Amino acid sequence: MKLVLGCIADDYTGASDLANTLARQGLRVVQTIGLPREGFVLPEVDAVVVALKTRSVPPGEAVARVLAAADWLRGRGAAHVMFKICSTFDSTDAGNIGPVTEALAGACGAAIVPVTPAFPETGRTVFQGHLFVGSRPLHESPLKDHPLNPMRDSDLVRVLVRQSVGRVGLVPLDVVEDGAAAIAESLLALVGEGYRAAIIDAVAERHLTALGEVAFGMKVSAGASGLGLGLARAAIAAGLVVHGAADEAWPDVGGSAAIIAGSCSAATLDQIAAVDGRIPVRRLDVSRLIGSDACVAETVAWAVAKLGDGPVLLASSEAPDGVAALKSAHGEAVGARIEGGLAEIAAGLVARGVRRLIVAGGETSGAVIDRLGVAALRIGAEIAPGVPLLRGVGGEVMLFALKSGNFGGRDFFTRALAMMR
Ligand SMILES: Nc1ncnc2c1ncn2[C@@H]1O[C@H](COP(=O)(O)OP(=O)(O)O)[C@@H](O)[C@H]1O
Ligand SMILES: O=C(O)[C@@H](O)C(=O)COP(=O)(O)O
Repeated sequence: MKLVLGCIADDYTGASDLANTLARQGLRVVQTIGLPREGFVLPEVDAVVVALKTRSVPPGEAVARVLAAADWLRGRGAAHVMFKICSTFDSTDAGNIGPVTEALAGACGAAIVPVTPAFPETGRTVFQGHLFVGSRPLHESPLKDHPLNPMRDSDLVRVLVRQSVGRVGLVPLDVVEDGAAAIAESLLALVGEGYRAAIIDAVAERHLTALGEVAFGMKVSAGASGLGLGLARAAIAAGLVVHGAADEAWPDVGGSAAIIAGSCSAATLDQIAAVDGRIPVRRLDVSRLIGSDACVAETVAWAVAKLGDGPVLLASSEAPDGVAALKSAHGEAVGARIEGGLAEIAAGLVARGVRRLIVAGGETSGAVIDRLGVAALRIGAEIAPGVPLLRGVGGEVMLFALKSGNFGGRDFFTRALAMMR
């Protein structure tokens, strides 16, 4: 089996978001958790999305892990490697979008890398290189207060320049509007002028379809699910995906259901508020969670006592003021310590019979899925744009929903629970 498309995602929710987009277009796809271990049998698929937890690690570590994944994918026939980044360009001046993109270009022999976080279905659009989240520029959106990577500059060329060694150009919307040939010509001209990456404007799916046509013929691209949509359409147009991928019918897994929220994003805070009072909700004392094992045990015991009556929600999530206070009391590394605590709680719940688990937050999902030892995820029906139902491969038979902090409507948790049987 030769892969039509090889993808590497910088976090686990981002990976399932992309896998969902590819599957909705008709590709057979599996999401692996890191590089598959020895003995992992790759199912018959068109695309693999390797989920890494590299968004907030030191750049050198991110580069090494992404290059190993690219090598693995190219070894299975993937002629194009897409690096899946966040639709809100989550990164810092240290990286990791710039360093990873440049390293991938070097390893794969790409003259230039098109980069776009546009994902119009979820309100992410790029115009004149500036990213909008709904109607607001990125730096005025809730992402300005992200606990790990506050996004305070909407000019993506400027943002990527700060993370890159090579020059970063722009393919503006008027060129993209003219279609694939115009985009290709513009990229070629940028290569001639010494540019090594280019932000691509896109405000509608047709722009991403045109970009996909061009990018699919290149070695490397970087972007969010909108780019994935374009690449999938290009693969289909090239006649490389000849079957129709149907949603798999999964048998019920039963067991108890729980929600763990570590995202402090505005959408998640609202989604928690929407179920508070309707299901048992425990807002964790985060200082205790990171300071004592007792908090994990107490939280699991509290949940287990209630799970017989229905799902419960456990959250470390707080509004920006609370996050800022915690960071000033415990330092920048507090996020990783909270993730560790939430992952222990998840393991405790699974040991006590939870088989349907919703996790809100990309880094949080990474910590939980790693702790549970899940090897890969199959992609099921779409719960909300960017969030599919997932079934674990390896470990306990379980259903998951890994929700990007900012994705999903106010009723996300209720919708997800209704679909997870
Ligand atoms: N109360 C809190 N204060 C500070 N940081 C928190 C708090 N609760 C969770 N975090 C951390 O914030 C980060 C949220 O990131 P993530 O899980 O990726 O969510 P999102 O998908 O919204 O980006 C994680 O590192 C998490 O541990
Ligand atoms: O592209 C997106 O917005 C998502 O797929 C994603 O990567 C979001 O990251 P988190 O909000 O950290 O889950």
